[in-house]
Amino acid sequence: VHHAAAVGQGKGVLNDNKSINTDSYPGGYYLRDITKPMYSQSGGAIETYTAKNKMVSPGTLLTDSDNIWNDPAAVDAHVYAGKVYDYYYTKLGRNSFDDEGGTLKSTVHYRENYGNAGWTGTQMVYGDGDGSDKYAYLSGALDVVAHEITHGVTERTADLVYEGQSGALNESWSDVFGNLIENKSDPEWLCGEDITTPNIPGDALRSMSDPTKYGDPDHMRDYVDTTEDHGGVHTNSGIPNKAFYNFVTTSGVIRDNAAKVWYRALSQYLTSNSKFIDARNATIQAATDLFGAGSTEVNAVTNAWSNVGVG
Ligand SMILES: CCC(=O)Oc1c(C)cccc1C(=O)O
Ligand SMILES: [Zn+2]
Repeated sequence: VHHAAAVGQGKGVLNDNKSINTDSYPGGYYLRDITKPMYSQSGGAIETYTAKNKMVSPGTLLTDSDNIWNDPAAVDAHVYAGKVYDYYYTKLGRNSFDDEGGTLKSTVHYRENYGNAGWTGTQMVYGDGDGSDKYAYLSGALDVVAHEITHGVTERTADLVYEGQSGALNESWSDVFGNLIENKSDPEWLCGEDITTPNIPGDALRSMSDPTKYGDPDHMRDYVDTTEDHGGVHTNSGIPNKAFYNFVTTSGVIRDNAAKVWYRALSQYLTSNSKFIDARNATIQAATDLFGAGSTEVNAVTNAWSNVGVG
């Protein structure tokens, strides 16, 4: 079938205008981005679907007749997935979640009153929020989209078991790349701030600079032993999140180098049952590989983990 890249227009969840890479066919346009290296190498693309509030995935590939798109949740899921692809490809040399140019599929309007987002094992899904005004459409935040796609990267690399300490590492690595890819200069290093009560500033799902602001621990002594939430994976992630914050804010450490250390640790050293001490060792080894023993980065990452009581 003849495909041709086209550029559409649409508004995102925060009512912001944005250009959208689409795929034209006789009679209209698919919400499919075929402009990335993944397409020429493997036929991979970025595709965005709707579940029409059912519990189906991927659901229906979105189409439009005039390339002016009026589903903000879909617009943001699509455009933000493209930004995440570009980051992994240009900054870290990774070709999509599987490093094989695999198609990035997003499904929006997933289920009813669903205040969650997730990685299903093959694709991203985004709810519309919890029915109250606590959340906007979950795909409306770049850090959320990057968080979900990073779950896919993690699954194809360290495959950290989503339980206990390895699960908290899984969550933290997603928050870390959500922050790195969103790359805002917000002082509090918030997660999901753009979709948490969008009309009230300053609230979010989590904080990486001060996890305790949202009731999450920032030191090993406060690790939460619980059966809730797979052993507190969204809570205990505060400890490795704070370690990353410590590392990146150490003078002499730049974000792109911190990203290389965290990515190398994930893809070369962490394994499915790694614990926090293993993450400390993995990031020290990765920093040593990349910048040498005794480097600013090695000293900074060592201190970063000691500061949160790991190692
Ligand atoms: C920052 C993104 C995030 O935390 O997404 C989730 C939400 C909003 C609810 C439940 C689970 C997740 C997740 O991806 O872990
Ligand atoms: Zn997550």
